Amino acid sequence: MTAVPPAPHSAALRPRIGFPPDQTAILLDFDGTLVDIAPTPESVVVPPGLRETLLTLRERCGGALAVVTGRPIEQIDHFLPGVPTAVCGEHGIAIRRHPGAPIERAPLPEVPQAWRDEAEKIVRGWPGASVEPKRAGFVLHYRGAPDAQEPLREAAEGWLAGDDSFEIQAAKMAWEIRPSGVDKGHAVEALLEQAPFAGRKPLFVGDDVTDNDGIRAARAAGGVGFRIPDDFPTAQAFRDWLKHYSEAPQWDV
Ligand SMILES: O=P(O)(O)OC[C@H]1O[C@H](O[C@H]2O[C@H](CO)[C@@H](O)[C@H](O)[C@H]2O)[C@H](O)[C@@H](O)[C@@H]1O
Repeated sequence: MTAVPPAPHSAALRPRIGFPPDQTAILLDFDGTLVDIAPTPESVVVPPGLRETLLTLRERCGGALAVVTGRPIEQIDHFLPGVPTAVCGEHGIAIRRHPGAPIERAPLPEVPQAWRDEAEKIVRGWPGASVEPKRAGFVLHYRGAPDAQEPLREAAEGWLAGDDSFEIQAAKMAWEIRPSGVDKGHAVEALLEQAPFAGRKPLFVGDDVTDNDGIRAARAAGGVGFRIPDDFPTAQAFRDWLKHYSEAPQWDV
């Protein structure tokens, strides 16, 4: 995954994207974008007012509001119940296009149980580190045990040696073991194929290397991709912009 350049609007205090919500498909990352990074995955806090901002946006964009996340879909249901129309989970491995719709899952290999067992065993030796299980892989978190970064990476490289059906994805203070060939760019393309997202200009915003694929896909589809901190200094600055975008008159976007 290579770096993407900042959006051309980033010099402005309030980037203008030039098209209002009723022409936009709004596709947003979760951790580090809609919520601030927290010590553990469970401890993130949904900021006051975010839910209202997103519901206003969903109304204004004809329902074309999605969360595109590395987390399982169920976790977005927990933190933002009833808010996004669509959720793409586990970096696009799972897509639910509408609330209550069946979850579309890419046909992917199962991560070997032996890797999961070994991962649990290794993190027990690093207090503060943890394993986050996912349906199609798992995450080795070391935010609470920074010295575990290299030992965990070496363990993951050992599991994957000679097996190209999985890859190690560097994340924020974490290594993710996930099936090869799935990324947020594919998720963005899949969403844009169907209503209510089809025919709109995509706006994708994220903060992590895994978001670069989503940013590229949005730009390739004639839309805008923003990256925190390149285009907004902080997630809070982005959320302030998003609130403005949700309320602004057509001529002020
Ligand atoms: O695609 P995202 O919505 O940005 O999700 C990416 C990963 O986010 C979570 O981990 C990260 O955020 C945690 C909470 O702030 C933090 O404690 C951790 O260090 C970060 O790596 C989540 O746990 C992962 O499953 C997501 O893939």
